[in-house]
Amino acid sequence: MHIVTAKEMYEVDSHTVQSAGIDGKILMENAGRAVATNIEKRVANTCRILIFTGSGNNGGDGFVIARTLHLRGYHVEVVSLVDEEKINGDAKFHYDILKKLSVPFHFYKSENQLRGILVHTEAIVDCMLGIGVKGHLKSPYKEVVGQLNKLSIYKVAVDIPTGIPADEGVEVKDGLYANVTFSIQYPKITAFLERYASYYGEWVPLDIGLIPPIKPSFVQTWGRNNVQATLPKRKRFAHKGTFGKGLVIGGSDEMPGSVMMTARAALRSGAGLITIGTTRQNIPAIASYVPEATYKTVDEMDFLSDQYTSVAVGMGLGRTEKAFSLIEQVIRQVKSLLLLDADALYYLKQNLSLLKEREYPTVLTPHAGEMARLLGITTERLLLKPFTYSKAFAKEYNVHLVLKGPFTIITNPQGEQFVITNGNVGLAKGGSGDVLAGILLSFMMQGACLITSLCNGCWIHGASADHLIENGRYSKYDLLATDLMEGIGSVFHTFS
Ligand SMILES: NC(=O)C1=CN([C@@H]2O[C@H](COP(=O)(O)OP(=O)(O)OC[C@H]3O[C@@H](n4cnc5c(N)ncnc54)[C@H](O)[C@@H]3O)[C@@H](O)[C@H]2O)[C@H](O)CC1
Ligand SMILES: [K+]
Repeated sequence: MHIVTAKEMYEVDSHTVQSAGIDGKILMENAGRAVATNIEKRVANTCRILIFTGSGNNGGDGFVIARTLHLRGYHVEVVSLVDEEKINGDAKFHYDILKKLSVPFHFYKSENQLRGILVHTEAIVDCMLGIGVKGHLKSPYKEVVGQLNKLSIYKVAVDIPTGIPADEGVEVKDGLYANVTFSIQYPKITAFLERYASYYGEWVPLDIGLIPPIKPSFVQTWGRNNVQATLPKRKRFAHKGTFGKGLVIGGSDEMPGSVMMTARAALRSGAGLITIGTTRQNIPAIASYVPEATYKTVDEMDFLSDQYTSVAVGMGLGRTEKAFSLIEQVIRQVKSLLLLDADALYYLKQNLSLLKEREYPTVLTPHAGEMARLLGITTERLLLKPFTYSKAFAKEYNVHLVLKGPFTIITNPQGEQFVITNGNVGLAKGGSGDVLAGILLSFMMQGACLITSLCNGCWIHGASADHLIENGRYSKYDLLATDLMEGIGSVFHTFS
């Protein structure tokens, strides 16, 4: 599914109106009706609904919703935050129709007046502002949003919760906290930012018949259907070599665990052969957890000479001079797909130019803190516009970037972007990144298209955590990274 900025949304709108010739009033009718139909599924027709409208087309959607719900037997009332003369364009067209019906209509005057109107209200619909919002909310929007946020009644936002910008990079203080947001055609970028996602509540895209340009280059979500369509198939006559030969380099005497989890997760997610490159002292401990792997000690000078389909480096490697020189050697010498994680990302900060020298694809898997450090900015700044920073970085350094978080953003060197929305807070624990690195390595070994492999790997990782919790196997408190191995199998099972 596509995700859009305000500019992209207005472009689709004008393409639909100007090139395809569909009148804006029809689009507004479609939007209002689609929202009304979905409100019917959630709010009983015995409920009193108050619809708040503003000066723009978001308000116009509200007039259509009011008419539709009224005609379907709901008790609806409308509160306009602007005077009649400020309502114009397509919104005015629908306002004039609404006026002919017996729907109680109020023009907002004061907090007291609104308190009176709200007395018997059981649900509100927010059509005050949509993607046309600029900067901080002005009066009376700010006051009304503040008053509504204090109420615990059911709140439906149309397109975007009032006050929240469509685009990343904008800092605002006030916004309506909705229970559900019905996004007109496409969800907007801020629904995927940690900072703003909670204002949206649940988000549901509603098709209103917009016609996008031929090949839109929008960000897309990656979900179960995408995985289903692209998951590498296991052919009956395949052998272990069919599924690639992978190398995981990591682990130190102090941190043996990470590399174990990466290797095991890779094998659990379909890798054919995995070799672990680690310190000699680590091998006996790791081998008891991953007996399926083969081992090399990183002190042997020629351990990189074998050909591997894909290599992952960095987990639990440490930040010693010896570890750094090993990482450099790997980045320079590995002639296949290479994934850099954890301590390899730490090393990269001072050595980013090495990435530009690589002739084979490179994947970086930072979390927000690691990415901010690579960019030399604060995490807060990164999280204000993670899509923009990711795209610029991936293009500049010619890498595939997996920016891990509650919304994982995957970007390729051409700037194509996908976002993964599954997973849960149980993953916020040491080791879950190591498991992800293993799943990604495995998919890199098996898949043809790299960005598809990365998207599938991230989705399987999140789905494993969701599966374990939804089925009561673990909770968001006690879930451990090693438990994910069990989840991976269960998720694969749902595709067979
Ligand atoms: N094809 C489509 O995309 C469709 C979208 N629809 C709906 O239309 C809105 C976008 O409409 P637009 O008129 O461009 O913007 P808004 O309704 O969000 O309001 C603009 C309005 O708000 C005032 N304003 C701006 N910033 C502030 C502020 N900080 N405080 C107070 N007031 C502010 C500004 O002066 C303008 O008057 C979209 O979201 C959809 O809901 C169509 O209905 C269907 C087709
Ligand atoms: K709104």
